[in-house]
Amino acid sequence: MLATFDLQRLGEKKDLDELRQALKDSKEFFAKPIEEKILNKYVPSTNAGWLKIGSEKINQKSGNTEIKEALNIRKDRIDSMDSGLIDKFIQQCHRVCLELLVAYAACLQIESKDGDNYFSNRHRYNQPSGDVLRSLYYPACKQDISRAIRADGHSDFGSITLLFLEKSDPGGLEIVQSGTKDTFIPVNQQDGCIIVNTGDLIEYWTGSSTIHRVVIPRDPSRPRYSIAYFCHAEDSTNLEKVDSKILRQDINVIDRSSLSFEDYAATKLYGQPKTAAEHLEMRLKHIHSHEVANGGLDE
Ligand SMILES: O=C(O)CCC(=O)C(=O)O
Ligand SMILES: [Fe+2]
Repeated sequence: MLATFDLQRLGEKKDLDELRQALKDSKEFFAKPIEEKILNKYVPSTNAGWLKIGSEKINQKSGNTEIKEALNIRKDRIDSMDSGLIDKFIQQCHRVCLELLVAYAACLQIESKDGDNYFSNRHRYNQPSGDVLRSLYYPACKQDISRAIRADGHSDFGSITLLFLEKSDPGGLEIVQSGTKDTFIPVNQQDGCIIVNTGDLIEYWTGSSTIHRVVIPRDPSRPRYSIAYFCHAEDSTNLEKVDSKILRQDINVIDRSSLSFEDYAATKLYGQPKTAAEHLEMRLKHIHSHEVANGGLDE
């Protein structure tokens, strides 16, 4: 599933102002010299900090290089990067995710004592979870480099993702078209909208998630900035299929097992995860496995 929500209509003006400020702050961070950014270097055990180009390979099988930098900030702030504004932004994102999760459970008519709160009861703000706010910067490319991509095809690791883009976004975000296995179509991006993706945890629970990627736009000289809030279930949450009246009737569920995306390969390599925390650990190990193999990932 993928949806877009218009903050201009749903939110308050200050929400939009805060979003623009967050995008501006993020731009300033990436413009800093490497020596400064490295002070907040990515730490694998916390999944927080700054990742330079090439640190991640979201699809280990593809020969593509991902031209992107990222800064991960955790909901629980064990990363100790300081900013009051970020804390507030994270809280707002989490609140939006909870509302979406309630709507999602209601649409699925889940048969459980939790009812429409089935998902939200497993995403309590103060419980340990892998939630991360991630700023992304895709630098301009001088020319169209072969085998380069901004973000390779993938599903996100959590339950749902909120994606925020700049007004001047150069485009490039694509999703797999509903009803197909690997036909990518461009996402219509609009200023002031939140793009919502469903991730791996929703896939475990319902059998479906959004595969997406970011390609280099027609004009590769235009950089791209985005902010993603990856909402995760509480660490101990089980990954069992939900009992849903709607899903029982759904004959359109696509078998993704033949897709070459790394979650399946990773499952074979690391064993079947049983909880949200185990799933995240598996995915993170896998996207950094090329660095470990090269001896490049240090704590
Ligand atoms: O930058 C974007 O638009 C998407 C980023 C993304 O898909 C991700 O970081 O998981
Ligand atoms: Fe993503």
